[in-house]
Amino acid sequence: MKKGLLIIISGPSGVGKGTIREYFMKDESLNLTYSISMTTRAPRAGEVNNVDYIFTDKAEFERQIKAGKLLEWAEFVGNYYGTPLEQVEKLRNEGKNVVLEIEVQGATQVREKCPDAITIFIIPPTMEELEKRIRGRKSEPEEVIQQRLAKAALEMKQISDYKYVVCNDDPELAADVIGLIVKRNSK
Ligand SMILES: Nc1ncnc2c1ncn2[C@@H]1O[C@H](COP(=O)(O)OP(=O)(O)OP(=O)(O)O)[C@@H](O)[C@H]1O
Ligand SMILES: Nc1nc2c(ncn2[C@@H]2O[C@H](COP(=O)(O)O)[C@@H](O)[C@H]2O)c(=O)[nH]1
Repeated sequence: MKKGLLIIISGPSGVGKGTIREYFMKDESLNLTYSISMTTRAPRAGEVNNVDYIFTDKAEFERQIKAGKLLEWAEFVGNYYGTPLEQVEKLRNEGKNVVLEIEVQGATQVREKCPDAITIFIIPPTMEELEKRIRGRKSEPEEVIQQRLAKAALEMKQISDYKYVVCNDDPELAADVIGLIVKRNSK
């Protein structure tokens, strides 16, 4: 069986990666599966353990790092985020195309370990619109919003590390473009 693709969706916090994902994951012809990340961040209202994230504590996360169980990991605005390696390998070996939705430090690590990964960077129409989206989500206090915005400006500088850049103005259109990228790379 042909091994599934590894698809990295990255871009600044609040750009709409999760929103776009909800659209393109519905297209069964793309044969996609989402890699659930592990994080030490507290769940937001409505987030479910083992669905949105595997929520854990710092000690357990550090054990996972030490045991080599993460494909990549990063510290982002005071919390750890990482991709469990075993699940990604298992799914790819079953022929599924695996989607990672991760920030830029993690994407760099995956690119080094898996040079054939498909890398897609999502950008906002403007930085003002990005700020509007982060604020509109109402999920973080002002201090964290400021940290995420500062981080976003740095993350945008890494745009040229990615093979594909997709602007999220209309999320359905952005999802269609990602679907096309997956189809082209599945041939
Ligand atoms: N094209 C769009 N136009 C307007 N609002 C959008 C668009 N895409 C997403 N949003 C809104 O922006 C906010 C952030 O979106 P979302 O949570 O999907 O971003 P994200 O990139 O996954 O964030 P994070 O990386 O922090 O998890 C949400 O409130 C979402 O509804
Ligand atoms: N390097 C990784 N980054 C990840 C992972 N899972 C999510 N993320 C990214 O972290 C930021 C913040 O996420 P939030 O849910 O707190 O808003 C965002 O850019 C995510 O895409 C991961 O496994 N590794």
